[in-house]
Amino acid sequence: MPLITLYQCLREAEKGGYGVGAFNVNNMEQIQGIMQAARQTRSPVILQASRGALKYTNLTYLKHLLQAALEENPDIPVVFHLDHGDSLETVKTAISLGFSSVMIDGSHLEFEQNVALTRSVVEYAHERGVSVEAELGTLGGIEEDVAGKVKLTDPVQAEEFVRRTGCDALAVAIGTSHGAYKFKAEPKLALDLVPEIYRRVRVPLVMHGSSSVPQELVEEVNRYGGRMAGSRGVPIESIQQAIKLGVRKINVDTDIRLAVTAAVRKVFVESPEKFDPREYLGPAREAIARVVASRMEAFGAAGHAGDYAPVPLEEMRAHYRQK
Ligand SMILES: O=C(CO)COP(=O)(O)O
Ligand SMILES: O=C[C@H](O)COP(=O)(O)O
Ligand SMILES: [Zn+2]
Ligand SMILES: [Zn+2]
Repeated sequence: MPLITLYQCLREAEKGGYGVGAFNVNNMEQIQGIMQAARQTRSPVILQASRGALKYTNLTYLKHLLQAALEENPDIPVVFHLDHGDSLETVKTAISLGFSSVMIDGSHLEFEQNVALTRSVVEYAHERGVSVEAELGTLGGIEEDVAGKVKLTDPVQAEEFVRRTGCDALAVAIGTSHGAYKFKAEPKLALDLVPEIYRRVRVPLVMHGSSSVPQELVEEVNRYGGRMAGSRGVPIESIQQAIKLGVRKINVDTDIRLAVTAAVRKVFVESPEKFDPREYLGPAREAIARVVASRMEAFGAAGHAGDYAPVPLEEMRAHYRQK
């Protein structure tokens, strides 16, 4: 199987009532670890690359590593997705590498500029059968919103945004943020916004900044010489609740970073004589597979890989042309 689009993936997830994890990739071990988890749990999966990832991998390596993931996993439906695209140029680059989905993040622009940028990307991508995720609102904690620093997604504005742009999925700001330090105290999300937004936009919703920052991984990092005091993530139960309310794509990067760092630090401290990279990157890859598999189970995607009859990009292109 098959490369599938985000459109197909999230519609299928909607039918099944589950969420699909979107995991960030930058190198071979990350891609292998995530695909291992997808195989073990029989889950559909979204592999996403940020602009930083495109730069780090110099494009050609990324393109071929992603192709290898498809070739090696014929039974797993996979989406290749651009994470936080900033311009039509970046979108074009990702599509030229074979991505089936792109995010255009105009969330930091004025509403009208966000609509215009997103609309231009939708026109370009849909003409090629490629799906588009857009974003409205800015990530950050509820407290910061009260202080006026972030802007939670406004349901009425979201309705207009989706209608005018024609995007396939919408990333919403409900109190999550990127990284390992999401909340100063107890985690607080504006989950009540989710059903209201979903009812109005009628496209699958996306939750960025959804790492759970497992305390056992943080403790392991710290035990082996790291310094990550005060890190806090989104509780798994909150994500599960969000999935029930209409969130279908859940972005996870930080948890993978933590798994890698804990595993590598452990080998360095426990076996200082080791200097073969395979002896620490191998355990890192295993640690990625573990954390990703547990997310796939928790989001309810496990066991659903076989549900998909892949719709090729040409067919998606025809679908968009009829609209
Ligand atoms: O949203 C993300 C990527 O777009 C990742 O979020 P985390 O930092 O919570 O893993
Ligand atoms: O949203 C951010 C992702 O975690 C990717 O991070 P990055 O831009 O450092 O690659
Ligand atoms: Zn953003
Ligand atoms: Zn993000």
